[in-house]
Amino acid sequence: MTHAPQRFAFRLLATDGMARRGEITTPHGLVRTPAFMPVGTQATVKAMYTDQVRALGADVVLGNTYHLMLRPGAERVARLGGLHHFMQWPHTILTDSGGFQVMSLAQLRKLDETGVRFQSHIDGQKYHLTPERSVEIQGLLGSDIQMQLDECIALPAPEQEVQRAMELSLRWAERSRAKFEAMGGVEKGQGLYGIVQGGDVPHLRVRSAESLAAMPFEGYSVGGLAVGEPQEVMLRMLEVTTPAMPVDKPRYLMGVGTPEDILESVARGIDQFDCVMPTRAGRHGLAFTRRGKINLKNARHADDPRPLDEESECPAARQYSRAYLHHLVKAGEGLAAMLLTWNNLAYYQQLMQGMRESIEAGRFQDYRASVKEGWA
Ligand SMILES: COC(=O)c1ccc(CCNc2nc3cc4nc(N)[nH]c(=O)c4cc3[nH]2)cc1
Repeated sequence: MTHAPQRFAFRLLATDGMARRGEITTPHGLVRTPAFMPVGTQATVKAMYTDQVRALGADVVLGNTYHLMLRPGAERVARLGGLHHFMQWPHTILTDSGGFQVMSLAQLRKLDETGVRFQSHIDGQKYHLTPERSVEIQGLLGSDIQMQLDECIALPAPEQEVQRAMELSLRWAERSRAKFEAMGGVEKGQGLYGIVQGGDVPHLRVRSAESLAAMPFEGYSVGGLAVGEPQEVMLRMLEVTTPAMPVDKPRYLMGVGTPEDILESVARGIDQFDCVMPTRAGRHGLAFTRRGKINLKNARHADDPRPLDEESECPAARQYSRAYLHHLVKAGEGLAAMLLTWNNLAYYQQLMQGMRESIEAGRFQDYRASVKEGWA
């Protein structure tokens, strides 16, 4: 009998108010929570080497079913040894299921009870993504933490629209779970997360969370947010949703967010985050620092010899002058994206490490206040 891999597990190590310090065990290692997951959509965290991403303290990166099914193809990645080997990232990988990306990227998409039909934004090829096919793709990729296929609608939306999409997502949750178990995901130690929907309608959020809690998911995502709603609406939805979610399972807020969003969401009981913000903003000349954001495109940096943050451990923040970074950005040099992405991911991981330590010490509110003071 081959040695049975350890089952997926979540341990709650400490709490401080609604803030939680935990750790997730997956087939590729430990994930320290609260965790920020750098986005690696097309099997790469753009402008970064995987060793660099790891050195910053990231335990998990995010991949996208939608992009990888179109190119290079899930079966091809499986033939080549799976996504961990393909991209040389031997730690935990979480994959999104494709629902959100199809609605924001694909052409000619038609959604019905079976799933979503669409044409590739790359070559126009036709696809039919179902809850079962999405789980199959994530299994072919070798994803450690998989997402159900769901329908995420933009806000604001009429309540009956929100209800329809939420109820469809619940039916797709059942089908995703059945496929995941049929593929032996549980025995492999992988996890499948149900995704809470319900828009900005409190009673629909609670119904979605309670219905999913009755199904045996390894974790639960809060979806349908960071889709154009004001920050206070997002935070209000967390206040009604996390209390209705299982306390002993990870909670993942999808697509969030800015450093402030993350602080405020940890304070409302969220454990996992992903966002393109630090990487995409870095490629557009924006640097996140302890003193707030700096737009290196701005001419005021042209003669500034100071580094971004002389106290940072990250060489990109400590070794290079703002004048040099401004020059690279203006010149369109590739090194600009590399250094600013490196700085931004370092800042995000330092923020997460600070939150983890402060929750362990029962000082989360002090930490939250001190971080926000720095931005002022
Ligand atoms: C520079 O920064 C940026 O360009 C930028 C762009 C988009 C977002 C928001 C991303 N928001 C978001 N991602 C999401 C991904 C999701 N996946 C599934 N399966 N279901 C969801 O319900 C869902 C909701 C999301 N909301 C944040 C930042």
